[in-house]
Amino acid sequence: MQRGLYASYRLYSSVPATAFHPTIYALSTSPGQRSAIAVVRVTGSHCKHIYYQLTGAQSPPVPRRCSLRNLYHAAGAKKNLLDSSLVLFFENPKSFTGEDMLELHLHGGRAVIKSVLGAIQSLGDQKKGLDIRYAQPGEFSQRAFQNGRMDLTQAEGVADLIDAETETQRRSALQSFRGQNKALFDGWRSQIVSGIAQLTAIIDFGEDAEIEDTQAILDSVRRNMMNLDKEIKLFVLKIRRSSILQNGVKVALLGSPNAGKSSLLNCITNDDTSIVSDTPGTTRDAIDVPIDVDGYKVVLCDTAGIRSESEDQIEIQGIKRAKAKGSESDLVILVIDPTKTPLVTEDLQRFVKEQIPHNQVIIAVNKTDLVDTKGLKNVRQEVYQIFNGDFPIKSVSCTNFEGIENLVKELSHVFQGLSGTSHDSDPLIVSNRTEEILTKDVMFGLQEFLSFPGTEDVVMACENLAYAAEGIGKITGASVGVEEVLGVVFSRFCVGK
Ligand SMILES: Nc1nc2c(ncn2[C@@H]2O[C@H](COP(=O)(O)OP(=O)(O)OP(=O)(O)O)[C@@H](O)[C@H]2O)c(=O)[nH]1
Repeated sequence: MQRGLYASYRLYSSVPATAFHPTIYALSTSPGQRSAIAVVRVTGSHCKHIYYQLTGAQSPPVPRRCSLRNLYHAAGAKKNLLDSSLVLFFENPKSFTGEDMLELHLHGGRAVIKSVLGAIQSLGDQKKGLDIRYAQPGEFSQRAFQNGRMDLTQAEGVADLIDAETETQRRSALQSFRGQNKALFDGWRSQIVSGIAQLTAIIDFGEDAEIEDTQAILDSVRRNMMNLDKEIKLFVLKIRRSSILQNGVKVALLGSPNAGKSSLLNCITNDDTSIVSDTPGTTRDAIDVPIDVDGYKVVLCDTAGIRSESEDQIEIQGIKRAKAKGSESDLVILVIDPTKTPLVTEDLQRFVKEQIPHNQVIIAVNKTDLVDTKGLKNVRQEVYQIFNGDFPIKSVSCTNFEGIENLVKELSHVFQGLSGTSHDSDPLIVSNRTEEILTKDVMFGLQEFLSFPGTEDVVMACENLAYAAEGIGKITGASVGVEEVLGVVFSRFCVGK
């Protein structure tokens, strides 16, 4: 029964494009760590040979069925038991790589992993045509691409999914991985190709066609390409806004010495990352702490307290750097101590008003546990007047955590605005490679086409559209220059993926 099933699989299986490439293997789970389970993956034409040799089985593995098998290293006549492991076989082309694949779910001890990897390595023998070697980074995904199991945007999505640190990054990577970007790019390509086809008709039948017909076709192609150009420009704009999510939103904590900047950083990160002390000037330099705030990657920077009267050279340097951090960050949280007069020094007021663009500041009135309701109201009013109501004001206490949740909500709201995302709409993260081809090839080709005025040079118009279409082909890997991009795309991967 099982053999019959196996036979039917064989009947319909095709030969993968990479059939003559070496069979590769790798530890796909984290190396160098003890774990309950470690997965070794093997892909290529010699998977079954490896299966027979390791398990001593006489019959072929049933595709897609897990079975518990003893694994042996056959040294001479003696069989050495290495592990008892779950074995899973995928037959080409229905596997991640499109080749035969074998997965060994081993016990995760280092010695077990080492012995099984060693046993697989020993099965390689080039003289007998058994080309078996350890995989290079990204080689499994590269095989998947070469066998048409995924396009380059999906492959890049796999790498992004593995690298994703926050919820928003995960959502965006999943979008690429599931082929949504590919579908969009393919749609754009068909529109351009359809434009080329119509222009080609003008070239082929030009002399027989009426001038008005020719103009009507040109106008229609032009209109379509103008709409497409707009759509791609919007897409690129969204990519640029979303890239803030990939690198992390830069947030700087600024304020007078002792206002509670380090305490606020600790409250937001929920640990004791920064040194808190009641000696003013404790933070001498800017400290970057990467954190996850409500699903957004944030690089929060604690800076030296800003005051004008310091003569300490180290502190002066720290203040300079704090100001530089404030100017280059995406958002500043200005921390104010309500028990101090003045609430905001003139130096700090000038700096915030002149050096930081308006919409990028949140004011946090800290230490609310030290003032009563009326006092806090007066402080908030004064701060409002100082900054002409330009910035949102939040009241917090780092001692009893009051208002922190509210502040985090406000931060999340600002991050949504900065990245052009919301919890309902996914961010758009694509590789630098894709963004570059979109702007340098696709948008360039469309612009050149659109700047061409009339019927004079239809051949040139076709060339420009072909340039744009080729660009999209380069992005998905469906077109020329694939070899040249393979290295760029797959070098980002880890071994075993
Ligand atoms: N009562 C009260 N004290 C606080 C609060 N936040 C911070 N403090 C105290 O204020 C003092 C200064 O806090 P830090 O967080 O070190 O202030 P900073 O702004 O980082 O100080 P510098 O590094 O010197 O610029 C410490 O003694 C904190 O315990 C608060 O909300 N309430």
